[in-house]
Amino acid sequence: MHISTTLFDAGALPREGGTWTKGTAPAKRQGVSVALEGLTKSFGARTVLHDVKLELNAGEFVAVVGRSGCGKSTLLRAIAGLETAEQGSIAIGGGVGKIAASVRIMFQEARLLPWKSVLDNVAIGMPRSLNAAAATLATVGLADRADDWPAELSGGQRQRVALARALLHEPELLLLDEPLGALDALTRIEMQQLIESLWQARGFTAVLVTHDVQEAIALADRVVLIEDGRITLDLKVDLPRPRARGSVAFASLEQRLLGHILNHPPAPAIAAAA
Ligand SMILES: Nc1ncnc2c1ncn2[C@@H]1O[C@H](COP(=O)(O)OP(=O)(O)OP(=O)(O)O)[C@@H](O)[C@H]1O
Repeated sequence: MHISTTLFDAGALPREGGTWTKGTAPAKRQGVSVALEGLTKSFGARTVLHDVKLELNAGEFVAVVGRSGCGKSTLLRAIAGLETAEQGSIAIGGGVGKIAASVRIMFQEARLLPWKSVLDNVAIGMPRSLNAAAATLATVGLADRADDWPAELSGGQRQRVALARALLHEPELLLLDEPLGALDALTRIEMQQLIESLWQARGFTAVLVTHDVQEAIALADRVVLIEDGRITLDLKVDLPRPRARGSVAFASLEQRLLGHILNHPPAPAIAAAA
């Protein structure tokens, strides 16, 4: 299988060289298209992704939902190049086999280095970009916490730092693996609004894995449902932004999606594994 991407794993040095630009004011840039074709991934005898085909348009926000253990994170990790699929192809920002895009991934845990200041955590991998790191920290609302240690921050603030660290690399594709899952309800909604506004301002393509159907509808242009390693629904969210969570249209879409998930019980093998 082929992956055409340059990956920056959150909290780590770039694995394959970089494509960022220096400066304090990132120019708005388009996201990249992503095309998965025939993606199949197994762990031992267990196949967790079956012949997955998925196309994302440049700048699109796609949410991936589904029951625990259905393969959401594996799909995201495969796009990031953190898992190798035995069959299929992943093309990011151009032809298969070509390094063409900057990709960042955010996890449920912020994965900050406790012995580095907040600012130095944002600037990991880009130590000569402290001015840009400070400016990015300001865009996530933490300008006054630059000199603090990660341990002095709340969980939501740590995720803001992780977001700033990802944004400093001006990603064209941002992969979000349940990054708000550990936050309280109010902080979670504030973070959703922050992610949405940054996505609108910067234009990157976003893929969000989430258990939260409401979060998916609040943020995504499309919601993709995975069941037993297969995409079984690809639902366009045709609601104006910002999404009005209390509206009839929002609630009816939420009910429709939940109904779809609940009416499709997991296969016994997956149920046992989850
Ligand atoms: N490294 C691994 N080794 C073996 N099996 C794995 C590995 N990673 C994932 N799996 C299995 O693959 C299946 C899909 O896991 P995955 O983490 O993608 O599910 P998920 O939909 O993200 O679940 P959750 O919502 O609970 O995070 C599960 O059965 C899991 O046990």
